[in-house]
Amino acid sequence: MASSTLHPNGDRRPTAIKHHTSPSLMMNSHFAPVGESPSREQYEHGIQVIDEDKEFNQNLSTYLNLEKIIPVGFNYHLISVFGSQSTGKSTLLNYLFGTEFGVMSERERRQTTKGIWMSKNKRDKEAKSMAENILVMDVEGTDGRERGEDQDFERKSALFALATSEVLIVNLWEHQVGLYQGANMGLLKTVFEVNLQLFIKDSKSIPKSLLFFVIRDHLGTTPLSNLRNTLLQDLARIWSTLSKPSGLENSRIEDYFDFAFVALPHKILQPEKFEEEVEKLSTRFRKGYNDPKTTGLLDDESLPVFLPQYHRRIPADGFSVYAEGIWDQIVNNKDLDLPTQQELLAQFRCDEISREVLVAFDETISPLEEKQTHDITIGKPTVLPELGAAMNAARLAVMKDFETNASRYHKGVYTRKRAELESKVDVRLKALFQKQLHAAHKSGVDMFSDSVSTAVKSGQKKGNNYDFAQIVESEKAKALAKFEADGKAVLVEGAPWSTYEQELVLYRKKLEEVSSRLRKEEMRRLATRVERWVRSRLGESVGLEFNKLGTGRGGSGAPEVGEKPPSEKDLWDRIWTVFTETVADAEGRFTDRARSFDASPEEVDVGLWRLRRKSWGVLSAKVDEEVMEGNILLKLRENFEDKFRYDEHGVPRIWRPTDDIEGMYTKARESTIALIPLLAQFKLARTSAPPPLDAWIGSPPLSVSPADEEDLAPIGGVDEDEGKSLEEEMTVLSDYKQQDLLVRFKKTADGVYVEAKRSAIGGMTQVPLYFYGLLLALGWNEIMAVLRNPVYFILLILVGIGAYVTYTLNLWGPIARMANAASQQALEVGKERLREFLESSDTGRQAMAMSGRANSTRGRDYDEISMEILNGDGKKKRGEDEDDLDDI
Ligand SMILES: Nc1nc2c(ncn2[C@@H]2O[C@H](COP(=O)(O)OP(=O)(O)OP(=O)(O)O)[C@@H](O)[C@H]2O)c(=O)[nH]1
Repeated sequence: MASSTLHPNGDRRPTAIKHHTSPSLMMNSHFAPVGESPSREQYEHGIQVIDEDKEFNQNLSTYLNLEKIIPVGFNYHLISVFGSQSTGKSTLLNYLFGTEFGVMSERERRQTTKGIWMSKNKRDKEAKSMAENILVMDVEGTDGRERGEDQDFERKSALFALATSEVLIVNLWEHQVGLYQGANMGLLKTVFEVNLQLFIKDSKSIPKSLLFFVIRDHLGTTPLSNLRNTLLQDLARIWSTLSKPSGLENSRIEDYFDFAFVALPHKILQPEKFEEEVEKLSTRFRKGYNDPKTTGLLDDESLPVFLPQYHRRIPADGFSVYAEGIWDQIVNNKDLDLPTQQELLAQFRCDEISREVLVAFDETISPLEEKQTHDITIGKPTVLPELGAAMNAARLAVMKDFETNASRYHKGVYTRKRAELESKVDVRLKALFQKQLHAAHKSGVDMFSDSVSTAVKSGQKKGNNYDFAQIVESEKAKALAKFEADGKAVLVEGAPWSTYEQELVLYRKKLEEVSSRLRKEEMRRLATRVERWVRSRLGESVGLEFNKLGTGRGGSGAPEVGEKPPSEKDLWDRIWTVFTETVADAEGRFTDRARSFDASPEEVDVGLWRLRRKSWGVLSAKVDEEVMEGNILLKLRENFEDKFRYDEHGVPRIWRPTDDIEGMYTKARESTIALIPLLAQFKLARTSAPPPLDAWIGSPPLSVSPADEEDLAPIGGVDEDEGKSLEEEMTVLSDYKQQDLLVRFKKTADGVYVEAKRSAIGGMTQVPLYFYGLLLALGWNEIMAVLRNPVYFILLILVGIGAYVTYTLNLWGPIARMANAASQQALEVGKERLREFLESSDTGRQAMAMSGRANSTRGRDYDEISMEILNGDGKKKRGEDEDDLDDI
């Protein structure tokens, strides 16, 4: 029985199939052993398949390749000849097939054919007929004196010939017919026995063989029919004596063999007739299968010899392996089990073919795999163009090549090996396929994100004139279309795993995630713009409300006629109203814009909640800025001055000594001082309570995420964790600051009071009239001296004219300007320096305000400068914020 062992490379190969030269595929021709260059001359007489020492020739496949047999598949025939030694076997074959087997010289009468030789039919080469692919085996003759009693080789060679050949020519002399030993009947008995055992596992699969009896030196005295009958009777007798395996007891010899008989004239005595008959016989070997059903006795000279049922179905490219395996089994006296041998051969060859076809597949696929791996390693998976086409072509080619070469082998093995190859190929293709989809996924998502960002940026450059939702939708559609195109392009025909539906679902989901992230970013940008707008609006309106503090009565900021002067007591009410109205306006704008992004109601709620909290922060900061030490002191001073230095009609007071300066001072001062506690706490006058900040902000929406909260400042009374009450949140000035402010204000007010007092006294100290009379009386002599002296008089007149001209032509101005130019220039330089300093820092403005108010004369310049700067800044900022307003 044939067995199999696991080859080191993982392949199962028949134990019988040892080191041999690979027959390889029909397209390859690398059979020649290393260092040996096969040539036709070398095989002029054919190849000795098995030598006299029973060694199998490893170059058989090389020979078959040289003779171009390897690629013919099943399109070849094998015929063997055996019979007694020196019965003209080689001579017959050489005549029939143009072979050049060694022929014994007439005189020596010794064995020439040793072992088993094989040669390809050399006739009809040009005709390219089917006969061209006939392989002929010349088997060492039996009964030879060289081997003596040792009949082992002839039995083994007969068995080998039977296992491989379609037709067995039994060569015998006419006079041997009827003799048991001479007609090789003993040998034939063995052949029949072995034939039964060859296919014992599956008796139905036993292929028929043709036993072609060639009777040599037929003299014609005994008709061929008689000789045939004698032989047939002998064969039937042998068959009946065979011990048949169970189940085959009633089998007939005709079930397994067809017979043909031909007689040839004596070659020496009737050479021409001999050649004529041989030529006639040779045509039978070159005929096609006109009637494949032909069976039984093939004596009709017109009938072909090679019938399909005789073919052993061993593909030509596997023949040498098969033959070697068979011989190995025979020579080692193992049970020869041809079906198993054929299965093993099929496994071996299928594996070999599989490896061969994978070489071309590797050449196409490996570079693609390497490229993918490299791209993934450097973190840039790319969609490989033409990958789909390459994969389809490679898969198709590998399977087709395999099918072409392996489908001739055992069907079951072929099907199994084909599936194995397919799964091997598909594992690699699937990996490529999935990595390609992964690359398409990643690059698609990146591209989507980039193109949305680019479109948004270009929209921003064009004045925020863009529709975010529309950009996202159009880019998403593009990204999906691209993914589908990439997926379709990489589909592998016939591969059940080749579908991208699942990946498309994941891709779509990822795009949704990215869209949501981009929308969130866009919402943040929107929120930032809205917050800036709120800051700008609150900066103006809250600043205005605080400025009104300085216009409590009259002054430049006095209310218009008919307008009710603003009450200082409801300052916070007005601020709260302005604040809530501004934020409500901003909320409306935010909501409208966010809806256009396709933002969910939850996302809008979160955005609004954040906006309210941030807006409160803006208001707090603005209030803090307004009540900053210098600012609030200035406001209080202005409030006080308006009350003290202007009357109820807004007309500046000219202080006279008779005025009740002290009374008015005390009244104005007390009235202003009363503002300090009012300013200290953000409290609504109508409710005498802080504004309902917690209710106004509202509780955080359920959908708020930690990321939404991380940049939010805590608010007292709203955030419980803050540990600060609403009262504390609403405290604008601490007690300490109030005290400090009070002291500073009083000092400022005192300064104003002293100035007023001095002004009142200054109005009283005029030059008395008698002083002028006294001057005239005491200077009389000097006046007269000037009038009487002509030189003095003329000088006086000239001075008078000069003074008059100067006065009438207003020449004093230019002179004075020239005088002042230098000092003005110095002042401008000083202003410029101060401007630079103030512009460079926020605290500069505070410093300006504080130092400006402390210095009454030069403070005017600083005030002007600071106002200029603030106005300049304000204009710039207002410009930006107006842009934001448009964006929103
Ligand atoms: N009488 C006769 N002699 C023949 C015939 N054919 C060949 N011979 C001669 O028989 C001798 C042996 O011929 P081979 O062809 O070498 O015989 P063989 O059977 O191949 O011999 P081995 O290979 O040694 O077994 C040669 O001298 C041939 O000339 C034939 O038809 N009749």
